[in-house]
Amino acid sequence: MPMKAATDRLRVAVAAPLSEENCAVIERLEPRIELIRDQTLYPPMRHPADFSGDPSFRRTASQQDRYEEMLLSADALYGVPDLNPAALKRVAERNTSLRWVHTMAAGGGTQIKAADLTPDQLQRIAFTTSAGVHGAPLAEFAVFGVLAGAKDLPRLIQQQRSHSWTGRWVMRQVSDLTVLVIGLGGIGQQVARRLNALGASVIGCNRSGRSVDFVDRVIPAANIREALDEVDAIVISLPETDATVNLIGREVLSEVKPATTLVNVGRGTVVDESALLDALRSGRIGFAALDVFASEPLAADSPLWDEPGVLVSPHTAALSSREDQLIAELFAENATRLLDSRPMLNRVDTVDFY
Ligand SMILES: NC(=O)C1=CN([C@@H]2O[C@H](COP(=O)(O)OP(=O)(O)OC[C@H]3O[C@@H](n4cnc5c(N)ncnc54)[C@H](O)[C@@H]3O)[C@@H](O)[C@H]2O)C=CC1
Ligand SMILES: O=C(O)C(=O)COP(=O)(O)O
Repeated sequence: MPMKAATDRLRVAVAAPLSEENCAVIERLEPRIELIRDQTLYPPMRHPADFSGDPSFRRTASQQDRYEEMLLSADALYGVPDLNPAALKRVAERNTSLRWVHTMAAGGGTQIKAADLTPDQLQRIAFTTSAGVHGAPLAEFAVFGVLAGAKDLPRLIQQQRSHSWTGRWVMRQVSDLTVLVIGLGGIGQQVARRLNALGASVIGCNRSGRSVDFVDRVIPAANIREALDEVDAIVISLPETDATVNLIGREVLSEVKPATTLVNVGRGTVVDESALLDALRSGRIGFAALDVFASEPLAADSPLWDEPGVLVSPHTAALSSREDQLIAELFAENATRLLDSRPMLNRVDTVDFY
């Protein structure tokens, strides 16, 4: 996609909640940005990185007019308006100067896809995501999942609940394990680094096949099944694309070694949940730590809630007190790149929408 020529200024409308402190971070890092915002127009954040904000918040009609005017006057948007693809589509149609939208989500490609923009709009506007900023917290959660599987956390909890002091047994050590990390981006690379520090062997998957630090062997996703007899745990840190949906399906899950641990911190749709339940019940999967689900919130009647080998985390493992600032810094870096006509980071490709 062609880059616009270098310009002096970039008028950015803040479309998503952003504290004044982090507005100042952006303005300090890239003074050529004119950052327009009105703090009365955003839903109050309930916690860091709460980009949907308090659901009870409603704009008055005049506030809504002001919000839309602000978005229509900008060259770039900080965030997808109200995290709503239809609102993004309206702005893209009406604001013909718009040339960049940055999503708060790392997996923001699906939000862009859902906006159903025209080829012209997709050509004119650069879309970038916050991929990478969640690496550290999600890598910790992934390591926690691998450790909990190795130590059989469900068995410990169940025995403790029933006051049952059984005979001793040998717990697995992470240093003896081989872990397959599927998706070696911002998250997966940090997972690999931490697992390597614990002495595990790491096999990894990315799209390019390029080697990655702390990963002993990189294989293409198409070859996952050939590695399964070596693998004691699988960590998924993949986006949702046509190529990844149900990648971990019945075939893969029926060929894993008995008692394999599964951790998913990427997107829930990558795992076939019904096949996962069967694999848990047959003992192929011994423990699954899931931060993401095919449909969220997880339905109250989903069998995953009550499955003894499953740990449900409500898409919360990525949140950290630093997330908002990291996104602000990433945004400023990308603004500098746009203004200097250099390639931007985390550009969404508008074919795969990743
Ligand atoms: N649980 C949560 O709250 C969060 C979930 N996520 C999800 O995790 C995904 C990954 O996040 P990051 O690591 O920051 O993104 P990233 O873009 O840095 O990394 C994604 C990795 O997946 C690989 N990949 C993509 N398609 C593939 C395919 N078909 N086969 C093999 N590898 C493939 C890429 O090569 C890359 O290594 C996001 O797209 C998002 O959907 C991200 C942040 C928070
Ligand atoms: O960034 C993503 O893709 C996530 O899944 C996490 O979203 P959030 O931390 O709510 O922006």
